[in-house]
Amino acid sequence: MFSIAVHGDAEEVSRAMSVADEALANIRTVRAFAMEPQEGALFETEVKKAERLNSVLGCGIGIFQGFSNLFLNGLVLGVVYCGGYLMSSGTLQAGQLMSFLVAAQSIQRSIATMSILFGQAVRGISAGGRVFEFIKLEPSVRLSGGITIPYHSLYANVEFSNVHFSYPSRPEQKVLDNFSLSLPRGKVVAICGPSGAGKSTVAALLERFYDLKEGSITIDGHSLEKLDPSWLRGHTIGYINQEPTLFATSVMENIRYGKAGATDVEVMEAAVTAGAHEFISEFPQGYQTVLGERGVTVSGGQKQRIAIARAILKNPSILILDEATSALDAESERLVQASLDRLSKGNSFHGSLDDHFVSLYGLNTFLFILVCSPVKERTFGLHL
Ligand SMILES: Nc1ncnc2c1ncn2[C@@H]1O[C@H](COP(=O)(O)OP(=O)(O)OP(=O)(O)O)[C@@H](O)[C@H]1O
Repeated sequence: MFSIAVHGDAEEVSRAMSVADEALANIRTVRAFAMEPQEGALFETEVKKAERLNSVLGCGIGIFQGFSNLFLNGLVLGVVYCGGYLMSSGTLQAGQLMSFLVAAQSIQRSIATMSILFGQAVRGISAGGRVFEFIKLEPSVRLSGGITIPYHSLYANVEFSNVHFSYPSRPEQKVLDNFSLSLPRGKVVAICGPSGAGKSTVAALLERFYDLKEGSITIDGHSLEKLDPSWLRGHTIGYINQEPTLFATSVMENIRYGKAGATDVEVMEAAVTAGAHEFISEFPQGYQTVLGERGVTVSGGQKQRIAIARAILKNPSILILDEATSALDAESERLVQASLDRLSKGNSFHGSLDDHFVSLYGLNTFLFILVCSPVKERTFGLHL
């Protein structure tokens, strides 16, 4: 009963907090749809559930402490009563009774402290239960460990073979069904298709955010599962997703996220290449401007340019742009298109390894994967 209340309470509190967190993170959408009362009501419902469970928990602790206090005080009272009776019959001296009383009170105080400690422990477990649940969680895909391909021998040939994939949270929906695809080195590959077709899923699988149950993905013949994920994500693959995430720190640090230890000059060079330098310089604090939580203080297009600058700084061997230019204006997109045109003309690479570098943004990128909608497919004129 206690255990149910403790776990239920922790879950309800976390549910109420996630409702509040979601509403605050999407405050503009809430405002735009005048949903403040509904969000408030939803939060209140969740808080009430947590309050009810908290009351059960509080009552449980109260009853336990009440009974234990009753028992302990009864113990002292029993000593006084029995001692008084024995004194009246002359069997016990007053001094002896006092000794008994002092000993009984010491026991009473010790056990009372344990009872208070028990109450505090229950409250602590309730508050920290969720934290411990997350601490105990083992990632299904380990974060590091495995083989790495030395840079000089990395060819970046990617192969998807007979991949079947469903998201763990929705196992009944087959997102990829016997999917095979060869992404040869030195190519600009556009993965285009209707919304929900599974384009971003292909990118997520290449980043090894999920493991496969059927089929295989290889880079230069090495199964993704044998490769070191930290090498893969940290050095080899650059991924800019549809909604790039920025952190509530300075623009400088947000771009430097692509390469820890990059100098300010390197960061600025990357920003210039990504077409972000101009608007960053117009901010009153320039590169030291602190972006709000999740980058709320910059526009969608500015966010994307900062994310592109971050990827440029990382200089990955395989670069995936998952509709990463969707929020750019026509002029900026034209510049990206020009780079892609250059690439698509010269994407058959021969000769020494050095000649194989794809020169988009001046990167040493071997393979460039562009995830796009059918509209963009026409714009870029690129096909699988
Ligand atoms: N984390 C997830 N858990 C469960 N299902 C998901 C998850 N992410 C995506 N899906 C589902 O997988 C399918 C493919 O999604 P995906 O994001 O790969 O599509 P997409 O082709 O990139 O679409 P879009 O062009 O709209 O971004 C969709 O039906 C989607 O609902």
